[in-house]
Amino acid sequence: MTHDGTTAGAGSGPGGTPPGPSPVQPDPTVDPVFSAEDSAPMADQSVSSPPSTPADPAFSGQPVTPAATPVAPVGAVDPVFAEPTTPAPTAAPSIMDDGDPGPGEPPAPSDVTLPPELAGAARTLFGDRLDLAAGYAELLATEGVVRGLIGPRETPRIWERHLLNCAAMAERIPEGASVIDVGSGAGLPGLVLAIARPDLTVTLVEPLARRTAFLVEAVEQLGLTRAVRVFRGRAEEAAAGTRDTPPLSADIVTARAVAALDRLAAWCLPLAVAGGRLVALKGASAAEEIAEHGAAVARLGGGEPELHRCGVGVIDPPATVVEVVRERVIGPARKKGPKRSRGGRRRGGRDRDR
Ligand SMILES: C[S@@+](CC[C@H](N)C(=O)[O-])C[C@H]1O[C@@H](n2cnc3c(N)ncnc32)[C@H](O)[C@@H]1O
Repeated sequence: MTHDGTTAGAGSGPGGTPPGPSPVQPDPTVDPVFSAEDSAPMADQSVSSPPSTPADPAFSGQPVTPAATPVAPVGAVDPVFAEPTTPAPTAAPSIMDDGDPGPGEPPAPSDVTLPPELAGAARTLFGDRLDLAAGYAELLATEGVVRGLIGPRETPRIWERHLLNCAAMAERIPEGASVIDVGSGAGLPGLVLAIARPDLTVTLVEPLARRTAFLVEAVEQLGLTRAVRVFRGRAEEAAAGTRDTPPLSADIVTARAVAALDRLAAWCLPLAVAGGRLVALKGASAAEEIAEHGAAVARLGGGEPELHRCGVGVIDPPATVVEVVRERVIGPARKKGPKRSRGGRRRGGRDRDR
């Protein structure tokens, strides 16, 4: 397996509208999926509780071979990476500290049926995991809406704008790769990739408590606890490691609708193993982003950003992905100070004149 870290970031930057195969053009001023909460301060970014297991080979910073070291169950084993399962937001004020709008309504019947015209694409992309994808779509359309993670108007197009274009990214990810999905939100694209590709081990990195609570429950309900875990915190914290967890890294780092390419590279490249790749799902502005941020990406140790179309002949339009290889490992920037001689004296200073 090659070690490449791909970050898939779709959308036009922070809070941008995720791109998708829908012929319906998104409103450029609104992010219909993640609205009010995205502008909330990230008061809950820290890792929530200490680990119950001291060492976790799946998170040692080394590439993971899924068959040999299945990822531990989320929530049950390592609370550092997953919040305790909470049945409903109303019962757990501790997960509502990120601007939760208030008690949710009970899940209503959803309008998330796979449209017949997309059935072929869905079968191609999800194969025999199509039922699992349908289960996730249902969760998004019910609990996701109730908890304010998904706009209600988004439910009829969950398949075309979200599940299918995220699943299309899978073709850029090598067999058996470890994946870190930065800024997963409600699980896009990380959870979709884990559904479409049972060979992957996926870590969902998300700082907001209400979202990680949803992610943990979704992972449990979908039976993905061996392949997926949730890290509550920012990408920078995941890369640096916390008091309780070693630095995380993976072959591929994905992202969608998280940030513009320069900031995305700063957050995501440190999470990729050397030679790994950031795979970011991007929108129509992908080429301009590459032109604008290519130099910044290089300064961060990234190679030349490459643009790829995914799902050609399967979804229309295909998904646009920007990839950056982590070519060089760049350390933290050092502060410039006055030059000193080996003896610790300032060059050209008073001592020299004596
Ligand atoms: C617009 S949402 C996109 C969510 C999801 N990727 C999608 O496409 O639907 C951006 C997400 O990135 C998360 N985020 C912002 N800054 C982050 C950082 N430094 N590290 C990790 N996640 C971050 C936010 O909490 C939010 O959930």
